[in-house]
Amino acid sequence: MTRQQLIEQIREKRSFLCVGLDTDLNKIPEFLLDFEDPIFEFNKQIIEATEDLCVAYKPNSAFYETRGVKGWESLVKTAQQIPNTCLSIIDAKRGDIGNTSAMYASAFFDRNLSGMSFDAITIAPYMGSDSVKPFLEFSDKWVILLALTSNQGSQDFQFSKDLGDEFLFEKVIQKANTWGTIENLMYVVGATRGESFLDIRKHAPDHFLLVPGVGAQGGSLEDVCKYGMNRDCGLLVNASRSILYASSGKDFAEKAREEALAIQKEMALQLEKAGF
Ligand SMILES: O=c1ccn([C@@H]2O[C@H](COP(=O)(O)O)[C@@H](O)[C@H]2O)c(=O)[nH]1
Repeated sequence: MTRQQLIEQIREKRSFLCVGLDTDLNKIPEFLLDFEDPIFEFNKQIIEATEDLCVAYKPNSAFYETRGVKGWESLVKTAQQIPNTCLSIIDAKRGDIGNTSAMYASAFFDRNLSGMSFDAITIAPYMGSDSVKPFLEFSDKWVILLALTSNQGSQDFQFSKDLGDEFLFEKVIQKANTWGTIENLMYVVGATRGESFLDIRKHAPDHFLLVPGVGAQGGSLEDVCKYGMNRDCGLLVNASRSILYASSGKDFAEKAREEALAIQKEMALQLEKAGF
Protein backbone atom coordinates (compact mmCIF):
# COMPACT_ATOMS: atom_id res chain seq x y z
CA MET A 1 0.00 0.00 0.00
CA THR A 2 1.43 3.40 -0.98
CA ARG A 3 1.42 6.52 1.18
CA GLN A 4 -1.28 8.05 -1.01
CA GLN A 5 -3.47 4.94 -0.74
CA LEU A 6 -3.05 4.97 3.04
CA ILE A 7 -4.09 8.62 3.21
CA GLU A 8 -7.14 7.84 1.05
CA GLN A 9 -8.17 5.00 3.39
CA ILE A 10 -7.86 7.34 6.39
CA ARG A 11 -9.99 9.95 4.62
CA GLU A 12 -12.64 7.40 3.64
CA LYS A 13 -12.87 5.50 6.92
CA ARG A 14 -12.38 8.59 9.12
CA SER A 15 -9.97 6.45 11.08
CA PHE A 16 -6.25 6.03 11.64
CA LEU A 17 -6.66 3.01 13.89
CA CYS A 18 -4.30 0.05 13.71
CA VAL A 19 -5.65 -3.08 15.40
CA GLY A 20 -2.83 -5.02 17.02
CA LEU A 21 -3.17 -8.78 16.66
CA ASP A 22 -1.30 -9.79 19.83
CA THR A 23 -3.23 -13.02 20.02
CA ASP A 24 -2.58 -15.05 23.14
CA LEU A 25 -3.94 -18.59 23.43
CA ASN A 26 -4.39 -18.06 27.18
CA LYS A 27 -6.61 -15.03 26.67
CA ILE A 28 -8.90 -15.96 23.81
CA PRO A 29 -12.41 -17.32 24.57
CA GLU A 30 -12.34 -20.96 25.61
CA PHE A 31 -14.85 -22.16 23.02
CA LEU A 32 -12.35 -21.28 20.26
CA LEU A 33 -9.96 -23.95 21.53
CA ASP A 34 -12.13 -26.55 19.75
CA PHE A 35 -11.14 -25.08 16.37
CA GLU A 36 -8.24 -26.60 14.44
CA ASP A 37 -6.39 -23.26 14.56
CA PRO A 38 -7.87 -21.21 17.43
CA ILE A 39 -5.46 -18.30 16.96
CA PHE A 40 -6.36 -17.90 13.30
CA GLU A 41 -10.09 -18.30 14.00
CA PHE A 42 -9.88 -15.54 16.62
CA ASN A 43 -7.97 -13.22 14.26
CA LYS A 44 -10.35 -13.92 11.38
CA GLN A 45 -13.37 -12.95 13.47
CA ILE A 46 -11.62 -9.86 14.85
CA ILE A 47 -10.69 -8.75 11.32
CA GLU A 48 -14.22 -9.34 10.01
CA ALA A 49 -15.64 -7.32 12.92
CA THR A 50 -13.29 -4.33 12.58
CA GLU A 51 -12.05 -3.97 9.00
CA ASP A 52 -14.30 -1.01 8.18
CA LEU A 53 -13.13 0.84 11.31
CA CYS A 54 -9.37 0.62 10.95
CA VAL A 55 -6.71 1.22 8.32
CA ALA A 56 -4.06 -1.23 9.54
CA TYR A 57 -3.53 -4.52 11.33
CA LYS A 58 -0.36 -5.33 13.24
CA PRO A 59 0.31 -8.91 14.33
CA ASN A 60 3.18 -8.97 16.80
CA SER A 61 5.38 -11.88 15.72
CA ALA A 62 6.29 -12.84 19.32
CA PHE A 63 2.74 -14.09 19.91
CA TYR A 64 3.10 -16.48 16.95
CA GLU A 65 6.77 -17.47 17.28
CA THR A 66 6.10 -18.67 20.81
CA ARG A 67 3.93 -21.49 19.39
CA GLY A 68 6.57 -22.83 17.00
CA VAL A 69 5.45 -24.30 13.69
CA LYS A 70 1.75 -23.95 14.58
CA GLY A 71 2.28 -20.27 15.37
CA TRP A 72 3.95 -19.61 12.01
CA GLU A 73 1.04 -21.32 10.27
CA SER A 74 -1.41 -19.07 12.13
CA LEU A 75 0.67 -16.03 11.18
CA VAL A 76 0.80 -16.94 7.48
CA LYS A 77 -2.97 -17.45 7.38
CA THR A 78 -3.55 -14.22 9.31
CA ALA A 79 -1.33 -12.28 6.88
CA GLN A 80 -3.45 -13.59 4.00
CA GLN A 81 -6.67 -12.64 5.81
CA ILE A 82 -5.82 -8.94 6.16
CA PRO A 83 -7.83 -7.07 3.50
CA ASN A 84 -6.15 -4.92 0.82
CA THR A 85 -7.86 -1.86 2.23
CA CYS A 86 -5.67 -2.11 5.34
CA LEU A 87 -1.92 -1.79 5.75
CA SER A 88 -0.50 -5.05 7.07
CA ILE A 89 2.32 -4.52 9.56
CA ILE A 90 4.42 -7.28 11.06
CA ASP A 91 5.73 -6.07 14.41
CA ALA A 92 8.92 -8.13 14.45
CA LYS A 93 11.53 -5.54 15.51
CA ARG A 94 14.27 -7.10 13.36
CA GLY A 95 17.64 -5.78 12.18
CA ASP A 96 21.00 -7.57 11.84
CA ILE A 97 24.09 -7.50 9.63
CA GLY A 98 23.17 -6.93 5.99
CA ASN A 99 22.94 -10.48 4.65
CA THR A 100 20.93 -11.60 7.69
CA SER A 101 18.58 -8.62 7.40
CA ALA A 102 18.06 -9.60 3.76
CA MET A 103 16.84 -13.01 4.98
CA TYR A 104 14.46 -11.39 7.49
CA ALA A 105 13.17 -9.12 4.73
CA SER A 106 12.34 -12.00 2.40
CA ALA A 107 10.81 -13.95 5.31
CA PHE A 108 8.20 -11.25 5.83
CA PHE A 109 7.96 -9.61 2.39
CA ASP A 110 8.34 -12.38 -0.20
CA ARG A 111 5.14 -14.38 -0.53
CA ASN A 112 6.76 -16.87 -2.93
CA LEU A 113 9.28 -17.87 -0.29
CA SER A 114 7.42 -17.66 2.99
CA GLY A 115 3.75 -17.32 2.13
CA MET A 116 3.75 -13.85 3.73
CA SER A 117 3.85 -10.45 2.07
CA PHE A 118 3.35 -7.84 4.75
CA ASP A 119 3.28 -4.19 3.66
CA ALA A 120 5.49 -3.07 6.53
CA ILE A 121 7.83 -4.31 9.23
CA THR A 122 9.11 -2.78 12.48
CA ILE A 123 12.91 -2.55 12.68
CA ALA A 124 15.32 -1.74 15.50
CA PRO A 125 17.83 0.94 14.39
CA TYR A 126 20.69 0.00 16.70
CA MET A 127 22.83 -1.83 14.11
CA GLY A 128 22.72 1.05 11.65
CA SER A 129 22.30 1.55 7.91
CA ASP A 130 23.32 -1.86 6.53
CA SER A 131 20.89 -3.55 8.92
CA VAL A 132 17.96 -1.45 7.66
CA LYS A 133 18.66 -1.02 3.95
CA PRO A 134 17.84 -4.61 2.87
CA PHE A 135 14.24 -3.97 3.97
CA LEU A 136 14.12 -0.67 2.08
CA GLU A 137 15.27 -2.37 -1.11
CA PHE A 138 11.85 -4.01 -1.51
CA SER A 139 9.66 -1.73 -3.59
CA ASP A 140 6.18 -0.92 -2.24
CA LYS A 141 7.18 -1.96 1.28
CA TRP A 142 7.64 0.07 4.44
CA VAL A 143 10.21 0.10 7.23
CA ILE A 144 8.86 1.33 10.55
CA LEU A 145 11.89 2.23 12.64
CA LEU A 146 11.79 2.32 16.44
CA ALA A 147 12.40 5.95 17.42
CA LEU A 148 10.85 6.69 20.80
CA THR A 149 9.15 3.66 22.31
CA SER A 150 6.25 3.59 24.78
CA ASN A 151 7.92 1.59 27.56
CA GLN A 152 9.67 2.79 30.73
CA GLY A 153 13.02 1.42 29.51
CA SER A 154 13.07 3.96 26.66
CA GLN A 155 14.68 6.29 29.25
CA ASP A 156 17.82 4.13 29.31
CA PHE A 157 19.10 5.02 25.84
CA GLN A 158 16.54 6.92 23.79
CA PHE A 159 16.54 9.96 26.11
CA SER A 160 20.31 10.02 26.51
CA LYS A 161 22.15 13.19 25.42
CA ASP A 162 25.63 11.69 25.64
CA LEU A 163 26.28 12.51 21.97
CA GLY A 164 25.53 16.24 22.20
CA ASP A 165 22.57 18.48 22.90
CA GLU A 166 19.94 16.32 21.25
CA PHE A 167 18.33 13.13 22.46
CA LEU A 168 19.47 9.86 20.93
CA PHE A 169 16.01 9.34 19.39
CA GLU A 170 16.42 12.63 17.52
CA LYS A 171 19.79 11.53 16.12
CA VAL A 172 18.25 8.20 15.06
CA ILE A 173 15.58 10.03 13.07
CA GLN A 174 18.02 12.50 11.49
CA LYS A 175 20.28 9.66 10.32
CA ALA A 176 17.46 7.36 9.17
CA ASN A 177 15.92 10.18 7.14
CA THR A 178 18.93 9.79 4.82
CA TRP A 179 18.17 6.07 4.27
CA GLY A 180 14.52 6.22 3.25
CA THR A 181 11.80 8.65 2.25
CA ILE A 182 8.34 9.53 3.48
CA GLU A 183 7.11 6.94 0.94
CA ASN A 184 8.84 3.96 2.56
CA LEU A 185 9.88 4.92 6.07
CA MET A 186 7.81 5.51 9.21
CA TYR A 187 8.80 5.84 12.86
CA VAL A 188 7.46 4.17 16.00
CA VAL A 189 6.64 6.70 18.70
CA GLY A 190 4.82 5.62 21.86
CA ALA A 191 1.47 7.22 22.67
CA THR A 192 2.78 7.69 26.21
CA ARG A 193 5.25 10.33 24.97
CA GLY A 194 2.89 13.39 24.89
CA GLU A 195 4.84 16.56 24.16
CA SER A 196 7.87 14.63 22.84
CA PHE A 197 5.88 14.37 19.60
CA LEU A 198 6.91 18.01 19.08
CA ASP A 199 10.58 16.94 19.04
CA ILE A 200 9.74 14.09 16.68
CA ARG A 201 7.89 16.40 14.30
CA LYS A 202 10.88 18.80 14.25
CA HIS A 203 12.85 16.06 12.48
CA ALA A 204 10.08 14.14 10.75
CA PRO A 205 7.33 16.63 9.87
CA ASP A 206 5.91 14.57 7.01
CA HIS A 207 6.57 10.97 7.97
CA PHE A 208 3.83 8.67 9.17
CA LEU A 209 4.25 7.60 12.80
CA LEU A 210 3.11 4.25 14.17
CA VAL A 211 1.89 5.01 17.67
CA PRO A 212 1.35 2.12 20.10
CA GLY A 213 0.36 2.70 23.70
CA VAL A 214 -3.26 3.85 23.81
CA GLY A 215 -5.69 1.57 25.64
CA ALA A 216 -3.88 -0.88 27.92
CA GLN A 217 -0.77 1.36 28.31
CA GLY A 218 -2.79 4.48 29.07
CA GLY A 219 -1.49 6.87 26.36
CA SER A 220 -3.74 9.78 25.41
CA LEU A 221 -5.17 9.85 21.89
CA GLU A 222 -5.97 13.53 22.32
CA ASP A 223 -2.34 14.41 23.14
CA VAL A 224 -1.04 12.24 20.31
CA CYS A 225 -3.24 14.18 17.87
CA LYS A 226 -2.51 17.56 19.45
CA TYR A 227 1.27 17.17 19.19
CA GLY A 228 1.72 14.57 16.46
CA MET A 229 -0.86 15.00 13.70
CA ASN A 230 0.31 16.58 10.43
CA ARG A 231 -1.54 17.77 7.32
CA ASP A 232 -1.86 14.19 5.97
CA CYS A 233 -2.89 12.90 9.41
CA GLY A 234 0.51 11.19 9.62
CA LEU A 235 -0.53 8.86 12.42
CA LEU A 236 -1.39 5.19 12.77
CA VAL A 237 -2.49 4.65 16.34
CA ASN A 238 -2.35 1.05 17.53
CA ALA A 239 -4.47 -0.64 20.19
CA SER A 240 -4.10 -4.36 20.84
CA ARG A 241 -5.28 -5.78 24.18
CA SER A 242 -8.02 -3.21 24.80
CA ILE A 243 -9.74 -4.29 21.56
CA LEU A 244 -8.87 -8.00 21.39
CA TYR A 245 -9.84 -8.86 24.94
CA ALA A 246 -12.81 -6.53 25.43
CA SER A 247 -14.76 -9.71 26.21
CA SER A 248 -13.68 -13.26 26.94
CA GLY A 249 -17.07 -14.67 25.96
CA LYS A 250 -18.79 -15.73 22.75
CA ASP A 251 -19.46 -12.04 22.04
CA PHE A 252 -15.72 -11.22 21.82
CA ALA A 253 -15.85 -10.01 18.21
CA GLU A 254 -18.91 -7.84 18.86
CA LYS A 255 -17.27 -6.26 21.93
CA ALA A 256 -14.02 -5.78 20.03
CA ARG A 257 -16.01 -3.91 17.39
CA GLU A 258 -17.61 -1.70 20.06
CA GLU A 259 -14.17 -0.86 21.43
CA ALA A 260 -12.77 -0.13 17.96
CA LEU A 261 -15.84 1.96 17.12
CA ALA A 262 -15.35 4.11 20.22
CA ILE A 263 -11.75 4.81 19.17
CA GLN A 264 -12.76 5.42 15.53
CA LYS A 265 -15.39 7.97 16.61
CA GLU A 266 -12.79 9.86 18.62
CA MET A 267 -10.45 9.73 15.64
CA ALA A 268 -13.15 11.08 13.32
CA LEU A 269 -13.58 14.07 15.66
CA GLN A 270 -9.84 14.67 15.75
CA LEU A 271 -9.63 14.52 11.93
CA GLU A 272 -12.48 16.98 11.61
CA LYS A 273 -10.87 19.31 14.13
CA ALA A 274 -7.69 19.23 12.03
CA GLY A 275 -9.67 19.99 8.86
CA PHE A 276 -8.70 16.67 7.28
O1 LIG B 1 7.12 1.35 21.68
C1 LIG B 1 6.44 0.34 21.45
C2 LIG B 1 6.66 -0.46 20.34
C3 LIG B 1 5.83 -1.52 20.13
N1 LIG B 1 4.81 -1.81 20.98
C4 LIG B 1 3.93 -2.96 20.63
O2 LIG B 1 2.61 -2.45 20.37
C5 LIG B 1 1.63 -3.30 20.93
C6 LIG B 1 0.88 -2.59 22.05
O3 LIG B 1 -0.10 -3.42 22.62
P1 LIG B 1 -1.20 -2.92 23.68
O4 LIG B 1 -1.87 -4.17 24.11
O5 LIG B 1 -2.13 -1.99 22.96
O6 LIG B 1 -0.48 -2.25 24.78
C7 LIG B 1 2.40 -4.55 21.39
O7 LIG B 1 2.46 -5.45 20.32
C8 LIG B 1 3.77 -4.00 21.70
O8 LIG B 1 4.76 -5.00 21.60
C9 LIG B 1 4.61 -1.02 22.07
O9 LIG B 1 3.68 -1.24 22.89
N2 LIG B 1 5.43 0.04 22.28
